[in-house]
Amino acid sequence: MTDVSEAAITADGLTKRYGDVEAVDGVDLSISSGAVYGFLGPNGAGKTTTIEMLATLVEPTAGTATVAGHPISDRDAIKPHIGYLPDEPPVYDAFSAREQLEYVAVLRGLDDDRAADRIDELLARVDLAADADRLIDDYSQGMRQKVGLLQALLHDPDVLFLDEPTNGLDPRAAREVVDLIDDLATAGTTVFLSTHVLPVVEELADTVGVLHEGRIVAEGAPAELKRRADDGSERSLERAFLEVTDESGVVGATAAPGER
Ligand SMILES: Nc1ncnc2c1ncn2[C@@H]1O[C@H](COP(=O)(O)OP(=O)(O)OP(=O)(O)O)[C@@H](O)[C@H]1O
Repeated sequence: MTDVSEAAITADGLTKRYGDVEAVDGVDLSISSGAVYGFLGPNGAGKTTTIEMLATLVEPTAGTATVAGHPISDRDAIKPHIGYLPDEPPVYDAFSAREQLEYVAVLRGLDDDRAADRIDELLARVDLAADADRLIDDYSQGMRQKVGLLQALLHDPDVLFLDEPTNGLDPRAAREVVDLIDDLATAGTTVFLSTHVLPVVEELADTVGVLHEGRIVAEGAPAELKRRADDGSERSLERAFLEVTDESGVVGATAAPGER
């Protein structure tokens, strides 16, 4: 059994079926408070569905989970403790970034003055201060993504679920976001980070879980996963990922680009 008191996120046999599709198939998790958990997996592996269940947006077909010490069946108890950046950030095109964040601050019941200061600070942090009063409709995808991230962390949640946070970001913007996530983790936020960008996982994650066809097929520290795909030479996380999610089932059958 998992010790819920020390874990920010636990899951026990978490399962979601959509008709005949087993989107998530018996996932177990135990993620310590303050850890960054890198969640990897091929397209369609069930990552978003797992996050949606943990963020109390989708009900599991079977299994249980807790987030911030509360069962995911208790949405009202969990909601104040979590932030969620979905793969398509829910922002209103007719708002400016500042208005969007002020709106979320009201929904979250944040104190007006403190929220205004925090909004200014966060906008500056991701280089959006100069564009803060332009309509989101005129924003690039990367700028929208940044607003989505800021609204997910505005209330300083204990647990942050991020689905592809660097999606659409240029290298400089991606660096700002990665550094921001790193700072949040250093300050004690638990981060559940789903991404296809392996260097980001390698830089940020304490533990990596690889989901394949709804099941966790490998889990461990990034260095440990790299060692597991080992033949005695230095191997990349990409190689480990390709091996544990290899459709052929033959370990070592898939080479990283440039290795053939
Ligand atoms: N609302 C839904 N109705 C029916 N099937 C769904 C639904 N949501 C997800 N699925 C199916 O569940 C499986 C897992 O999807 P999910 O979006 O969780 O994967 P993912 O790992 O996040 O993929 P990606 O990396 O492409 O975003 C897929 O086969 C998908 O088609």
